[in-house]
Amino acid sequence: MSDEYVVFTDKLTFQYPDEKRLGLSNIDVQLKKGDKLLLVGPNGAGKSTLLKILAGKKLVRRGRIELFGVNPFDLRSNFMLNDKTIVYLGTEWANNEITKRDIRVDELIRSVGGDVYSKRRDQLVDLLEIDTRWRMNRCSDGERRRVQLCMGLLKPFDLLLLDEVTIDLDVLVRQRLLQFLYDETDRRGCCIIYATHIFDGLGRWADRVVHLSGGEFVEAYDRDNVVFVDTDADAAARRAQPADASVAQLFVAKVASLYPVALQWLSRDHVTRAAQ
Ligand SMILES: Nc1ncnc2c1ncn2[C@@H]1O[C@H](COP(=O)(O)OP(=O)(O)OP(=O)(O)O)[C@@H](O)[C@H]1O
Repeated sequence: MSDEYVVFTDKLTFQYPDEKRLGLSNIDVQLKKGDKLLLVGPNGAGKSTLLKILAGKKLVRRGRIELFGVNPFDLRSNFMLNDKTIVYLGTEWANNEITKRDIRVDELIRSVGGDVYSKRRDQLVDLLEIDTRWRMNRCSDGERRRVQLCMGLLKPFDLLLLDEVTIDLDVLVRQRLLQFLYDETDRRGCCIIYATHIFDGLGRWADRVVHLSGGEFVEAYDRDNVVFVDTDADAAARRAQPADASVAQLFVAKVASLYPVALQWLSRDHVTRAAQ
């Protein structure tokens, strides 16, 4: 066992029952304290499958898996994980019917320990711009998601498995959430694995970005090896140059995106709303 790693998998392989094809094949993940891993891949690549396995929702029999140095599926030793907070926020969690009931937001947050983590609750309510007087059955999708995120992130996590649950958030709230998560890993040494299809604001967020396809890791780059250049042509030219570094680099063109504009407009809206 190696407690040097928060997450360690070696040739992790998974097959859904009655499926011929492997859901995941030979997956190697090594995450140390404070690391953030970004999973990139098409629909059906296996991102959710991997996150659910790490969350203990699916049993793996092939390959090695350790969380905080312990095999989570070994009943003799998994009590050692009791003092670790592993949080999985995915689709099933987001579809929880309780958050659609006619209940006030402050009551709901209190029911999951809001008063115990009052400082963190206030920080999350603030950054997610939640009005605690809202009633859940009258919330918009994005407002409901903000309350859910507040509830899900209330207890300080050691490992967060985030399966695209930011889709309903506006760009400003999403950017603040990403910053909050970045600061958390920086300050507390906790880890995050994030699977998403939205890459705005993530250019320098993750320590490592992995391309997952057909249940396999196709390629992976550390943040320092992702190089942003001005245009697609520049990126192609850099790729064509003989590699002088011992490690492979990934050249990415800066994209024409309205993201900075939307961020600016929504920041202005935020100031206007706060003044009302
Ligand atoms: N319960 C299941 N039984 C059988 N096959 C499944 C099951 N759940 C998922 N799969 C299959 O496993 C593969 C990976 O699915 P997974 O949900 O992990 O993909 P994903 O990368 O998260 O995709 P998306 O971007 O669409 O969320 C898919 O081919 C999917 O059909």
